[in-house]
Amino acid sequence: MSTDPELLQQTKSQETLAKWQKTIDLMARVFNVPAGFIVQAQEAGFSVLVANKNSENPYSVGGLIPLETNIFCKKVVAENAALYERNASINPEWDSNPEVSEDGFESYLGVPIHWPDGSAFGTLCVMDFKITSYDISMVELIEHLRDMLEDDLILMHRFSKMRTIAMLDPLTNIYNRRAVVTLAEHKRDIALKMALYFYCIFIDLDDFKAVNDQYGHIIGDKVLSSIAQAITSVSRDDDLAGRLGGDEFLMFVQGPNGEWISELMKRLEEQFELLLTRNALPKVTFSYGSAVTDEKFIDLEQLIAQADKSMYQAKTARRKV
Ligand SMILES: Nc1nc2c(ncn2[C@@H]2O[C@H](COP(=O)(O)OP(=O)(O)OP(=O)(O)O)[C@@H](O)[C@H]2O)c(=O)[nH]1
Repeated sequence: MSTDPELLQQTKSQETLAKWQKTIDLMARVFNVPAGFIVQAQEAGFSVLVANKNSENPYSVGGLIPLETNIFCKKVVAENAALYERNASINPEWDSNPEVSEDGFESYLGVPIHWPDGSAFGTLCVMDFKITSYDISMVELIEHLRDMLEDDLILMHRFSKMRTIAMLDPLTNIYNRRAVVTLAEHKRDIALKMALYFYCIFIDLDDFKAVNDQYGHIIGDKVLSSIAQAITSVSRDDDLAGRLGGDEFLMFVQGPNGEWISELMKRLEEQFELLLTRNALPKVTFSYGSAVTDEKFIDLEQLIAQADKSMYQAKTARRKV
């Protein structure tokens, strides 16, 4: 689940973060401590994801504490176990802990938080400048809050998975029509702001029905997957690609006005041919057409229809040859 930190960047997660903020503020008040945190363990170190709002709390959200720093949370994550330190200044283990030696914390109670797959997410903890003696119900409380945070992570994970499923075409694993058109609107707005041309390229396989009829649907499916793979491999990070349905695909690309679209399609042709040969699939060609948008002509459905028309003309011209 190491890719899941990106979940927290998503819109839905902003609501979760607001809820977590309330939890941490309340937790610090119930424990009557100056500092309460959700700390996230990352590859490069630890960072505060949520901190209670209290003028006595020296640590705020953000920053990165390097992995080698001897902080309490490091031990919780490393040992995947709760830690309760009542009186840290008399324990030599914490002599090099800046939370103790520099900032004067005495008490720490923290529990590990896990991603849905059980890997380390970070810690939930409270810290006090005074020596403490929490009873068992306080430990149970922090564990219970942790369980609730983990439930939120499970929900976020499921939501993200379902959203991905809803956006992808199951056969080719590239965006489906609804997703590619929705995402293209945003790309188009950015392209126009940057005074770039925003192109829609309509790609349609030639005589694909005959491939199905002659070789069967399984081979037909493999050909569709190959064109999707070829489209993905010639796409740059800024480009968008999706399957419109059947044997029709769309690419949305931005750039200067010019000949580069035909060069891009030449590369696509080569890549597609290569994949078909490599996978012992029948030779299949495609036709394409493009349309470009500007400030006056911005409707995406119109743009797609225009690119479709231009593809159809190219296909007809190809047949006459
Ligand atoms: N294997 C497979 N075939 C599909 C899928 N979706 C649509 N098709 C087939 O794709 C074919 C598309 O046929 P047409 O729209 O007539 O296009 P074409 O044969 O490529 O003809 P032109 O576009 O005029 O060159 C149909 O036979 C559909 O049954 C799919 O998911 N898998």
